[in-house]
Amino acid sequence: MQRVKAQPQPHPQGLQSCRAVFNSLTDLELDQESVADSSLQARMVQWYPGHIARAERQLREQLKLVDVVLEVRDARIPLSTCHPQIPQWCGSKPRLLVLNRVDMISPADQQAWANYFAQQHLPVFWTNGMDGTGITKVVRAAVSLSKSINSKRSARGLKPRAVRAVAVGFPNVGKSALINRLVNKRACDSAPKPGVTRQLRWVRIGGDLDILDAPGVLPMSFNDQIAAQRLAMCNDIGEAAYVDSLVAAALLDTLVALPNAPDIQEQLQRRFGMELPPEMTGEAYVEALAVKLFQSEKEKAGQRILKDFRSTALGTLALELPHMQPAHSAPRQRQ
Ligand SMILES: Nc1nc2c(ncn2[C@@H]2O[C@H](COP(=O)(O)OP(=O)(O)OP(=O)(O)O)[C@@H](O)[C@H]2O)c(=O)[nH]1
Repeated sequence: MQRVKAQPQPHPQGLQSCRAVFNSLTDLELDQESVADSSLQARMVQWYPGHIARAERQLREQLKLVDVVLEVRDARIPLSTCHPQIPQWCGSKPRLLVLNRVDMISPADQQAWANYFAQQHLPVFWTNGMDGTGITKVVRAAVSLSKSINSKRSARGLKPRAVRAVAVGFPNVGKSALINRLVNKRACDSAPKPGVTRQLRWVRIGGDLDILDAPGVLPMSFNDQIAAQRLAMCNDIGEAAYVDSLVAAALLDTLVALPNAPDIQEQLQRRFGMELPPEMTGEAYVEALAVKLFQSEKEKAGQRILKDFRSTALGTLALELPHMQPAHSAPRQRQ
């Protein structure tokens, strides 16, 4: 199958423009000509299971009851995991931006994003849902943001109550894991695949804070296939939505074009005994790897590449950096 290169697209430059990542629902009709093209269809990443639609409706109801929103994103792809409707759902409620999976990116990537968000005057909380790093700071900020609630309540003669927060974000970004670390037990279902949390669930964190764990939310359709593919690369979207070998091929093309992955060839050589030379596409690499190690089974080769990336065996890497050209549109050096 011939490779259909993603067209260069304007890269979202920040939080305000993150709406550009996913268009509004009215813009989401798939182009009929594109749909008729079966090879392109195979590459389209779309996923909107019924439980997410239900959860989104319930979440919007529950949002009326919360004092503060913890917007959790994947630190490897902070722009692609920016849900365009969250600001609208939250209205004027305070919102804290939590970049989880900080252990999966390099300190240099983290610094680049920290500088970027500082320039935007946006406070960011870096967390690791596996070991709990950074979570206490989020709780302190949430509780202090909501202090005024209890002063207003006491002025009205009401008893103080716990602050109510909600963790919202794309599937598999680590919302439940963060809550479990806070309570030091498995209060919420958490597993390494998207769509595990199916029900909204309140969890009490000490006496000061209640957090609502919500199922991951997604735009109903992805108009920006570069963002959608990055979600697939990072396992932030159901695997039924994509073909592993194609996403792995796109991942390889992305990795070799990244400015923050200078030793990627070394890593590929170490893991698979093969570099990805400039004249070779990611797709050709997956095919060659399949022949070399997987009895020509391309899907198995793709799954191995994705697994290695997702477990950081290929290095700790952000796939998005501030002001970076879209990875797929960046022309690769050719000999
Ligand atoms: N390496 C790493 N893994 C993490 C981190 N946070 C969560 N995980 C793992 O990622 C997987 C997904 O985490 P969940 O907490 O289930 O994600 P979720 O956002 O609640 O997912 P949904 O149920 O789909 O909404 C789990 O296997 C976690 O152990 C992190 O900071 N670093």
